[in-house]
Amino acid sequence: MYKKQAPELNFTSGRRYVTSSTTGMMRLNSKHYNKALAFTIKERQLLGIHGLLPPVVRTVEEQVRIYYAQLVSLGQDLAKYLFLLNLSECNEVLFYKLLDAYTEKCLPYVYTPTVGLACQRYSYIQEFPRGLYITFKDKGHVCNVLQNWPESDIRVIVVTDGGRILGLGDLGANGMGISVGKITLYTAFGKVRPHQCLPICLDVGCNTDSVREEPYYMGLKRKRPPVDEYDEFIDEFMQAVVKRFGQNCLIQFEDFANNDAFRFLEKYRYQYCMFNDDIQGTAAVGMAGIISALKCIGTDLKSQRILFQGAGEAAIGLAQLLIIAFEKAGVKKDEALNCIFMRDSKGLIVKERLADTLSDNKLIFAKEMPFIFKLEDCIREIKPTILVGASAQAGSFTKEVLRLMTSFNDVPIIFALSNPTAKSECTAFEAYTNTKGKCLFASGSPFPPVEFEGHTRYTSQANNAYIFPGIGLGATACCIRYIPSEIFLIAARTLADFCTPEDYAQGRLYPPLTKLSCCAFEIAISVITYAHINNLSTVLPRPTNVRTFLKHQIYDAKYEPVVPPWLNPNLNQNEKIRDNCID
Ligand SMILES: NC(=O)C1=CN([C@@H]2O[C@H](COP(=O)(O)OP(=O)(O)OC[C@H]3O[C@@H](n4cnc5c(N)ncnc54)[C@H](OP(=O)(O)O)[C@@H]3O)[C@@H](O)[C@H]2O)C=CC1
Ligand SMILES: CC(=O)C(=O)O
Ligand SMILES: [Mg+2]
Repeated sequence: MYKKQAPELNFTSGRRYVTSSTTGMMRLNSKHYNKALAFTIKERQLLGIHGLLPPVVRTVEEQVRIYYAQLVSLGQDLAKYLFLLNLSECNEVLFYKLLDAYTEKCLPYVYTPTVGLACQRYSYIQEFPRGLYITFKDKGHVCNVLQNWPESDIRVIVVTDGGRILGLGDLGANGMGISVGKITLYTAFGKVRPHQCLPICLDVGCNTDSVREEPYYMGLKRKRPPVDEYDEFIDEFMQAVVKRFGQNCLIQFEDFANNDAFRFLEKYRYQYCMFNDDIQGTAAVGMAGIISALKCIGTDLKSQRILFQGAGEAAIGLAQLLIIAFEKAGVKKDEALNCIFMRDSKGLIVKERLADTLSDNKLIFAKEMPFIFKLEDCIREIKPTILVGASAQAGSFTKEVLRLMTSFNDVPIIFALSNPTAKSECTAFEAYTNTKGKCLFASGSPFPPVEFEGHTRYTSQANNAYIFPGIGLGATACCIRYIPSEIFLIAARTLADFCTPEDYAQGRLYPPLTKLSCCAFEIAISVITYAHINNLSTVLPRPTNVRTFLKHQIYDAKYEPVVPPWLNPNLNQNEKIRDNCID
């Protein structure tokens, strides 16, 4: 007999298991419980689904291999994205097992660069409830919308308002794709349990006319509200999250437009358990790359001059973290500031430009020197040792730029952080060929290895995906009160420590993507340890062994056996009798 109520969720030591009151059809149709061909014959009989599946019983490993073969047989990137999205909707365990087994192959389809394309088409993609849309029309009732989310034990929220999706600009409600992508990584690598993660899109309108006026656009067909009204809405959202999910629920701000991103970070950073991934997560991954590069060359931070192409969230975030790192290395703030140069869309940031009304974030980096517009001229004048691109201006690291960097550096350090691939300041091939293979290069989106003069150079992906899953896991595990900037420096060092001499020899500045989960785990350990030392953890009593404590909290993607009701110790006697009759 087919019972109509939703499957029961039970927790033993934090683990979700299947109760007998979940009928066979419901299990087949539920992404949490579906095992598809991995249901044993006994389980199929017990659940009343025997005959609904072909007789073969597969192991999860076989399923993973088969799904991977299907994935690679698909032609287009977007088809691969949809295939994986569909799998995540049908069979969660298999989806995460596949990601685990083929991380490097799958990541470009669930994340950058394909997630950018998916966001651009999201109005055609969104079918299942895969996250929560809270619109500006819900102002005054945000808490009610949050109540509609069927899970109550939410530990991590990734929220975007679609204001600046990767380097693709304002995509409005289509930005949901980025929250979904980041949340996927939280479970895949941070091992935060899937039902504890919630992607949110705050749809307050869209200022890109072509997106908003598109006939099938799924969001509100209005422009973004004035700042004061928007701020009231975000205040209400933050308070509603705490009311619904508690003050330890981590809120990751993702891909907000520049001014909003900085304003909300300043406003909430010590008030809520939150961080901004584009400012702080990117800072940490950039910092880790710089630490690695300096180790490779055998030099130190004090002797570097860093030039940023772009002075937005990513660039300013990294520049601010660099100041902290310089200070820790014994360099005074004023001297540290002299080592960091920024160039935005109007040229080099110099004091002369004060009439431009430079934002406070830019102002502190403004130099007492003549204004220079062209990037090439900035490089000639400044002679940077490190060049960081975070401008979403594809091709701005021209042949000339790269050759100039090589003309006065034995080993130029070049980071092209912009996403997706089509926005990268240069490709890996361009970086290596135009620096005679001398540069240390990392990019925000993946590039294939480059053959240069008989050597294979593996490009590292300098992406905040190395950082945020670990920060989130650590912060939620110890119920941190707030997340100070120093944590991002610690995360950067932890990540850099993962690199081996073999990685460096291959030109990698980060560990291979296959180590993303290990990196997240170790970053989480550093976060928890820091939180304990600095009295920011609210988990009491303090765990005596942080590793064991954390291991018990993480998600293990595996099929749970179906327990017959009469053997299920977690059901009371009446439930056992009732379930026994019904099943
Ligand atoms: N690898 C990673 O992990 C991450 C990568 N990114 C990527 O970095 C890029 C920028 O993101 P974000 O910093 O958040 O965006 P912002 O909009 O905050 O900043 C963009 C910056 O680029 C500057 N800019 C635009 N055109 C030029 C130009 N021609 N020359 C020099 N500077 C220019 C802008 O100048 P102005 O201030 O004058 O407008 C602005 O300072 C995106 O592509 C994003 O995907 C972001 C986060 C993480
Ligand atoms: C990676 C990322 O967060 C971005 O490009 O915005
Ligand atoms: Mg981002």
